Amino acid sequence: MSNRIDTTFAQLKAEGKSAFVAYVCAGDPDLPRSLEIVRAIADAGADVIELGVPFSDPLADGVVNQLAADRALKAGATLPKVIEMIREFRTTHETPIVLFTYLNPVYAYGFEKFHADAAAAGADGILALDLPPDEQARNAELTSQHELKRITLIAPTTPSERKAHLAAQSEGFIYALSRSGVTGAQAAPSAAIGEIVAEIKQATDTPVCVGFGINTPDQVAMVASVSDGVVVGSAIVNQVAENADSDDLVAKVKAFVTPLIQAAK
Ligand SMILES: O=P(O)(O)OC[C@@H](O)[C@@H](O)c1c[nH]c2ccccc12
Repeated sequence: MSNRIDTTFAQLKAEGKSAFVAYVCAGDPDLPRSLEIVRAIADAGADVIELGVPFSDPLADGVVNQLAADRALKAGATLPKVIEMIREFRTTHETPIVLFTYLNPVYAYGFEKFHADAAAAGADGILALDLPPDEQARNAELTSQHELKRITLIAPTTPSERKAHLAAQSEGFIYALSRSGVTGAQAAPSAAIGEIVAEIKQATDTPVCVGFGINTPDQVAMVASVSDGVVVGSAIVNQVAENADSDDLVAKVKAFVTPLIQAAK
């Protein structure tokens, strides 16, 4: 069976378009509305959904994503419920899902069971954010056994040799960070992004998406012009935060992402 991530990127490539990858925290502001938000973002035309598993100590996340994880945890989100949310999403949508997670909730759930259940529910890829090197082989075994793509994160501070090694082993797409630091909008994307992408592309044919600090349609268009896809997280999550008490939450998030998605095309 072909993987939804590969199919999506092949199609975009044939059309000469870049992907729009939307990050949201699963269960924010609560599980039912989070599912509706993900469906609305998919309906707006997002190519890939990055679904974050909320965790109490999200060390790579800036304040916007930290607060989202807090809201989700307070509203009762757990990894089993996030997996259930994916299963429900799959009854209506085919948009690829990458499950983004810190390892702690995965260990608590069971490493092997996590891969099996995530795949069975309809996840297409996994990004395990803090996977230590000695667990990588086991993770790779499990992802290939369950036909999940292992998404690779490459930072600008990753040494060139290691970049090439990671790129050569990558699956689905590579997530290139536009800068070091944590998620969120501290600074506009730098002009060096084109060079970062070009360097990675020397080592692989796997599509390269760029994220961190991309917030506006202009920034999306700029990054899309030098990459295969653009990831936006905090800007969308911030809309969830600002409208969490509104009856129009889902519509507001959809209206916010629509021009961002169009800018990637
Ligand atoms: O929030 P930003 O700056 O738009 O960047 C995307 C980011 O939020 C999302 O991809 C993400 C959420 N948590 C992460 C942890 C590490 C790397 C990336 C992420």
